[in-house]
Order: sequence, then C-alpha cells, then structure tokens
Amino acid sequence: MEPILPDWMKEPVTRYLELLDRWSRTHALTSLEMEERYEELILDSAVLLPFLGALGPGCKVADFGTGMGIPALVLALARPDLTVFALDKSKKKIAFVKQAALELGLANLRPLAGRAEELPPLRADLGVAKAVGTLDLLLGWWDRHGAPGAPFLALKGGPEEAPAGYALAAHGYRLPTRGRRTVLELRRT
Ligand SMILES: C[S@@+](CC[C@H](N)C(=O)[O-])C[C@H]1O[C@@H](n2cnc3c(N)ncnc32)[C@H](O)[C@@H]1O
Repeated sequence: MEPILPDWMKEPVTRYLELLDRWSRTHALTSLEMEERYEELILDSAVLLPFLGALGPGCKVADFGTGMGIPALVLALARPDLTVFALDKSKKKIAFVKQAALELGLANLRPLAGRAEELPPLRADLGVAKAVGTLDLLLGWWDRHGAPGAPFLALKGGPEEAPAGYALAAHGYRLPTRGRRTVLELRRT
C-alpha cells in the first residue's frame, strides 16, 4: 500500500499549506518544519483515500483530534459527496480549519470544536484519527460517534494488538522520508 495524492488535488493542497504557513506565523499551529508538512500532513492522509471507496454519497466521516484539519481536509477534498466532520478540542485549531474550508470552498467539511467525549453523537459511517491517543481512547470515542458496525481507521507508527471486542487488520505503508507507518482498521466483532 502506497499513499498517492491524485494530481488534481495538488493545487488545492498547496493553497492549504500556504494558509497554514500564514496562520502559523502568528498562531503557533504546528511544530512541523515547512519542508516536512506535505509528507507528514498531506501524503500521510492520502493513504486513507482508497478506504473511502466503500462509502456511498451522503455518508458521514468523523476525524477525531483533527488539529489543523488532518486528515479530514484531504478526505473532504477528495470526496465532495461525503460529509466530513473535523473534531478538535482546540478552538484555535478549529478556527483555522473553518478558514481553510472557506478558502478551499469545502462545504462538506464540518469543523466542530469540543471534546470528542462530550460532543453530540454523530452516527458516522467511518471514523479516522491520526496521531491521537491510544486505541482504547479512540474506540471509546467511536462507541459514542460511530454508526453500528461502522469501521474505524487509526493512523499509527506500527502494528498494535486488537482491543477486546474488536477485529483488527493492519495495513503497512511507507512514507518517502518518514519511514514505516500503519493503518489500523478496526471493527466490532
Ligand atoms: C498530535 S495532534 C494531531 C493532529 C492531526 N490529527 C495531525 O495528525 O496533524 C492531537 C490533537 O488531538 C486533539 N485532542 C486531544 N484530546 C481531544 C479530545 N478529547 N477531543 C477532541 N480533540 C482532542 C488535540 O487538541 C490535538 O489537536
């Protein structure tokens, strides 16, 4: 499995990265160096694009701990027919995601400020998270926000054990300079 960003997405993600650069000068949004951002934020998110193939128009995706909108923004851009919720407890980060959605014309990207454990249930068809918490924490949030039987995808550094009550499939991939990563695909048994 290799993350591939479709060519047509390169122009809008460049605009996103320019906006992130402008905001980061005054709002300290990310500690990533400029040259790390495309690979760590955009290309890493793109590994999830093939999983969207299982979702029909109108389905809902929830991204937990989206930070600057990652991976939610990449998914919303790729599939305008899906509604992608971007949840984060940081109001400052969600303000940035709102501005990015506005500037890129992403009406299907819905930023939500609040704690995942407190926001009203979303009944989403797919859950995703990158660089956030333990699997137990994420699946606790997913119990609240996932539709019955819906899968959850966690972007992690490497394989992990399946938590009790879940079946896990690990999909390994490699980023050009940042090395090995894994998509953990979890479903309730
Ligand atoms: C390391 S950042 C990852 C950001 C983004 N997913 C990425 O890969 O660039 C973790 C994010 O999780 C958010 N977060 C932590 N606990 C949370 C909670 N209980 N509810 C919502 N967001 C939370 C933090 O505010 C932070 O923005």
